[in-house]
Formats: sequence, structure tokens, C-alpha cells
Amino acid sequence: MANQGPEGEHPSVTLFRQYLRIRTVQPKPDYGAAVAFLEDRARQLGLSCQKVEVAPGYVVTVLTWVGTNPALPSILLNSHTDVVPVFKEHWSHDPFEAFKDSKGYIYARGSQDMKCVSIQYLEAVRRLKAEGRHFPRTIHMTFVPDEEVGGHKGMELFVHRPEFQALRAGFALDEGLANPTDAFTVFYSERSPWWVRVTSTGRPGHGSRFMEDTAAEKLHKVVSSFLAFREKERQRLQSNPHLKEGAVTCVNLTKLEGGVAYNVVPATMSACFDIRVAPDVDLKAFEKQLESWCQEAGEGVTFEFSQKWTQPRVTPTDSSDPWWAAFSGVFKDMNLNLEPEIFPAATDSRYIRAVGIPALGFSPMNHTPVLLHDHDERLHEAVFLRGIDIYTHLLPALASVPALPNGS
Ligand SMILES: CSCC[C@H](NC(C)=O)C(=O)O
Ligand SMILES: [Zn+2]
Ligand SMILES: [Zn+2]
Repeated sequence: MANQGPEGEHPSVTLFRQYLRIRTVQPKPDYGAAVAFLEDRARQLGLSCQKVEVAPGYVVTVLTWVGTNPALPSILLNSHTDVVPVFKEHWSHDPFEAFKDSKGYIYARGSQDMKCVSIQYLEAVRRLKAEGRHFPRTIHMTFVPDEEVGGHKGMELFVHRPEFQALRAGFALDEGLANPTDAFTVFYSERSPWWVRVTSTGRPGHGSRFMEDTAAEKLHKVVSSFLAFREKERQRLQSNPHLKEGAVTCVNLTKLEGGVAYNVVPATMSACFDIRVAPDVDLKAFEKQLESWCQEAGEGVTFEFSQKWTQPRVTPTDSSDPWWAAFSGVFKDMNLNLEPEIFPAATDSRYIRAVGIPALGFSPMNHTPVLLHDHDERLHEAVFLRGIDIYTHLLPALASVPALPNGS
């Protein structure tokens, strides 16, 4: 029976399942247990382990494999330790048990997002070290908290710390997404999250009357403008087979608030939008567009941001770029299909890219449905193990990229 314990199970899978059982689930992740697990891995692998407390209780753990030429900028392998909450009643198995079914599927929150990648990094390094391999560039594995709620007490702070500067990262890998086909997806940029609350104010009064200038009418106009834009972008994506989801701007109305009673016309109503702005959009012009939709709706309609990312960056994917050449070359050598895309949501990669470090988002999961944040998130053990193989090829290639003219 596949779930009867580690007997006959690949030790990397057993380790993965142990890590999945640590309850680093938002909103109260057990970060202490994750850090203790990683410290233990550092001891087992003979790696140094540094803990950087970026905010009270929020520790970034850094495991380091020093290269033969530590003067060269390093390779940063980043992963986050927290996972999103679950609706337990919708799961076939306990999401923190790491149940493995008879076919080899491991069910657990974090199995795709992104505890698989954390263990794959560690196991690839373990294997390469055991083979006696050495590479010029130092490899740092960073395990960060808080990504699932925006990274504001994680990577966003860490990239501005002296301990981060001291890592002297020249190139980074972070998370990607599964791909249901034979191909692997790699993300070279991200859309910018803009979370916007539009507040409409107007005349209150009795619910039986035709009041003039109501908050609801004006909010309706704004909502129509936002959703008309959404439809335009949706059709632009649908009509062009060359465009992928991340290349267009997406808008969703995610909250409507206001009102106190059926028979009271409210003086204030608001609508919240989750906007993901494509990296080629002129952000100043786009903000002006939001402003004019509010103005056109009438007096007393304003908007504010609760997230506003304004530093979209694109990591080069042309063959002349040495990092891309090293990364994509491995896929060519291994005869694997690679599909470069723009990440539709936001990851910690945006903070890494914003401080000038090229970063690719990659989670080695092909033949796997995208189940991050979903019920029954799962990963097949064979796909997980294949991912370790892929990293055992990627790390030597990246950590052997010669010194670049720009100093990285
Ligand atoms: C804007 S901070 C929230 C981050 C979250 N990341 C993912 C991968 O779901 C998101 O894009 O909604
Ligand atoms: Zn993630
Ligand atoms: Zn996530």
C-alpha cells in the first residue's frame, strides 16, 4: 500500500511528505517548525545556515553552498514556506497528512505551491554534493515567509536588507506553475497587481423614491466601465492564439460593499477590483484611465489602491542572454519542451527583479493540472522526482555561467 509509510518509497519523496506535514498555513503559519526543518537539512547537507529576521517572527532561512569562485555573483534559489488555507470539507484526504494514493499522487496543501520546489532544490544540491561536484558560483537557497499574503513581511523587506546584498545574487529562480501538457512553463515576467477600491457617494433618502444623484447609480457606471474594459481584454486574448493569459490585463470585480436596509438609499457604496496589469502597459496612462472612468461617473466618485505594483520587469529570454542560454540549454539537452510566459498573478520574483536581479519562475511540473490554491492540490511522485533530475542539470549549468561583462 502506497500510504503505509516510507517502506520502498524514494527518500526524497519521504522528505517531501515530511515537509508537507508542517502546518505553515496562513493566517497562522508554524514558521518555527519550518525553520527547524530547514536547519536540520542544512546540518545533514553540510551547508551553512543563516537566519534573518526581517520582521518580528518572520525569518528568512538561507542555506549556502559555496562555489569554487565565490567572487562571482551567486545563484539564488528562492521558495516560500507558507501555504494558503484549505476548505477541509472539499478535500478527499487531510491536506496536512501528505497522503499518497495507490497511483502515487501526493495530496497536500503546498504540494504544488511550492513545497515541492523547496525540497527539489535541497535534494538536487544533496545529490550533486554526494557526486563530489563543484561549481564556480555559490548557490544560496532562500526560504521566505509571507509570500501568500503579499510578501510584505518576507521578500519585500529581505531584498533591502544588508544580508540580502551580501548574497550578491546574479540570477534567481523562484516559483512557476504546473503545465497539464508535456511542456514545462517558465515565467520571465509578471503582471502588476493593482487592487483598487472605488467609493461612490451620493444623496441618501427613502427607498421608495426616485432619488437623484445616488451612490449606487454612479457606482454602476464605474463598474460598467471597468467591466467593459475587462470584456475588451478578454476578447483580445481569445481572438489571438499567440497571446497567453499573462500578456493581457485582467480585471475582476471582487467585492461590493454598502447599504444598511432595503428601504434606505445609501450615501456611500464601494466596489473593489483585482486588476492585473500586463507588463507592456503604460502605468501612468492606465491610472489616468481609471481616474477618468471615475470622473465620468459623476461627482463624489473616488478611488484608492490597496496594492499598486509599479515596477514591472522583464527578464531577458533571447539566446544572447547568458542566463537564458544556460537555462534553456538544459531543456534542449534534456529534450524537454519549454514554454516562456508572463506569470498571470504575483510572486516574490517581482521584488527580486525590481532590485535588478534577473529571475525566472519555474516549478518543474509537466503533465500536471494547475491546482495551486485549489481543493485536492496534489502532485505525482514521479513528476516530483523528475523535477529533482531537472534541477541537477540546471544548477550546474547556472552555477557555471562565466563572469559576465556587466559584473554579474
Ligand atoms: C498581490 S500579493 C498576492 C499574491 C498572490 N500570489 C499568488 C501566486 O497567488 C496573488 O497574485 O494574488
Ligand atoms: Zn507560491
Ligand atoms: Zn500561492
